[in-house]
Amino acid sequence: MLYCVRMDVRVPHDVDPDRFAALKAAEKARAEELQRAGTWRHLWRIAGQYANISVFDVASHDELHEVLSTLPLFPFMEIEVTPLARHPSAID
Ligand SMILES: O=C(O)CC1=CCC(=O)O1
Repeated sequence: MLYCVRMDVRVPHDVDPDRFAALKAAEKARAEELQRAGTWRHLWRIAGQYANISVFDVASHDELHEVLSTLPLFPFMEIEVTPLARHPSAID
């Protein structure tokens, strides 16, 4: 099942910069791992915003929730999920 996921990163003003840098590095490593596994199919920056549009390929809502809620930056993100269905005019 495919899901379009928008993640907006909200950095608290009082966050320790070293802690946030470590979380970003951990997020990058996890994102790369999930991309290599084929779970995180697309990862695009929304131009001009600290936000991304991603496509996840998972078996269920529960698996998506598990993947998203264990991301290192999850506590600092607002997340919007859109389930994707096949368009009848899609040729691939
Ligand atoms: O920077 C972001 O949009 C949040 C994020 C997702 C994967 C990653 O490495 O950073």
